[in-house]
Amino acid sequence: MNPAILKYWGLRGRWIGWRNHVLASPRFQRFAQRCWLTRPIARRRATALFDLVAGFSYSQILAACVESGVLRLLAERPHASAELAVRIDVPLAGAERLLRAAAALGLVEPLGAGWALGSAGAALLGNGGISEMIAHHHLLYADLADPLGLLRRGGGGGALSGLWHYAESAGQSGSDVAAYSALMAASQPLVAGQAIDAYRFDRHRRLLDVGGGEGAFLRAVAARVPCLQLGLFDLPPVIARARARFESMGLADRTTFVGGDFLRDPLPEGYDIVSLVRVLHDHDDTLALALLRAIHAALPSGGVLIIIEPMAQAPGAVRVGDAYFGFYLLAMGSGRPRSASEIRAMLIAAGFRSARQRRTAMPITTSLVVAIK
Ligand SMILES: C[S@@+](CC[C@H](N)C(=O)[O-])C[C@H]1O[C@@H](n2cnc3c(N)ncnc32)[C@H](O)[C@@H]1O
Repeated sequence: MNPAILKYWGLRGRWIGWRNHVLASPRFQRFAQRCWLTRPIARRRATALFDLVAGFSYSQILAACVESGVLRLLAERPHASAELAVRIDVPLAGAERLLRAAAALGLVEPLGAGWALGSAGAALLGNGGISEMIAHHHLLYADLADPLGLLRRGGGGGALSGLWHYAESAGQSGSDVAAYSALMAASQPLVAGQAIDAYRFDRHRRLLDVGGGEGAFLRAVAARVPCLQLGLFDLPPVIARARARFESMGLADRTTFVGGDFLRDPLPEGYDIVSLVRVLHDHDDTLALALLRAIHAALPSGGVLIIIEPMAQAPGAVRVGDAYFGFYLLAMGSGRPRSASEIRAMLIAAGFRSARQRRTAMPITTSLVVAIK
C-alpha cells in the first residue's frame, strides 16, 4: 500500500489493509480450509459470505412459502408432498423442490414421508406482521433490481414509493391509504410490545400518537394502561379509518381523533406525552427537525416525546437499520435510518432539555429514545 495512504489512515488502516490482503489470498484460503484449527472459522465465514450472495434467492423461496400458504397448511398438521402439491396448486416436482429449499432455510422440516412446519416457519407465523412485510416486498425488490440506478437518482420514483405516495398528496387516495395503513397496523405488534416493556406509560395521563396510523400502537398501550387518555393525529383519511376501528372496539370515547398534516397544521396541545412510532425515519432531516420542533411547541414544560423505530447503528441489529431500512427508505424516496445519538442531537437542536436512549429486548424491530421538554 502507498505509504502516504497508510500515513493518512493510521494504524487501523494499516491493519485492515494487511488483514484483507491475507484473507483474499488463495494460498491463505487453502491453508485455512485444510488446517483443523481454522477450518470451522473458514466454513462459517464462507457460509456467511454465500448467504450475502444468495440472499435474494432465499427471500424469494420465503415469498413462495408465504404466498402459497404452505406454512399455514403445515401449521395445521404435517402433510405428504403430494397432498401439499394439490393444496398449493404446484406440480409435485415443483412442490418438492420448494419444500426442500424451505427445509434448508429452517422454514419446514422433513417428517417421515412428509413435511412438518420448521422452527423458523413457526416463529414467522407467530408474528403476523412478518408475513405482511414479505407479501409487500415484491414492490421493494422491483425497485432494488437496479440498486445503483436507485442510488444515483436519489431514491423513490418506483413501486414502493407508490404505496406511500398518499402521504405526499395529504392522503387523497383512499385505496393507497387502506393498503399502507393495513400493512403498518399488521406489523405494529412487533414494535408496540417492545416499547411498552421498555417504558412506563402509566406515569402519564394523556398520550398523543403522532402519525399513529390506524391506532394499533395506541390500542396496545391502552390495553396495558387502562386509565390513559388517548389522542391520535394522522392525515384525515387515515383518521377516518382509525375512528371506525376504535368505535367498533368500544375505545372511541377514550380517544380524541385529530386529522391534519403535521408538516403544516399545529399539533393538538394538552398531552403530557407524545409518541412518534416509525415516523421520524420516513422524513428527510429538514422535515424531521421541523416535526420535532412542532412537537416541542405542543408539549407542556416537563412533557415527554418518545421516539420508537428501528435505528441505525443499533448494537446487534446494524443490518436491519443500516442495510435493510437504509435501502427500504431509499426506495420509498424519503427519510433515512438514524442512530440513537443522531436522534438525540436532533432532539436537543429542537429544544428538548434531555434525550436518552432506553434499552429494548429486540433492537432488530425497535429502538427507543425518550426526550424531556
Ligand atoms: C410509517 S407509518 C407509521 C404508522 C404507525 N405509527 C405505525 O408505526 O404503525 C407513518 C404514518 O405517518 C402518517 N403521515 C405521513 N405524513 C404525514 C403528515 N404529513 N401528517 C400526518 N401524518 C402523516 C402516515 O399516514 C402513516 O400513518
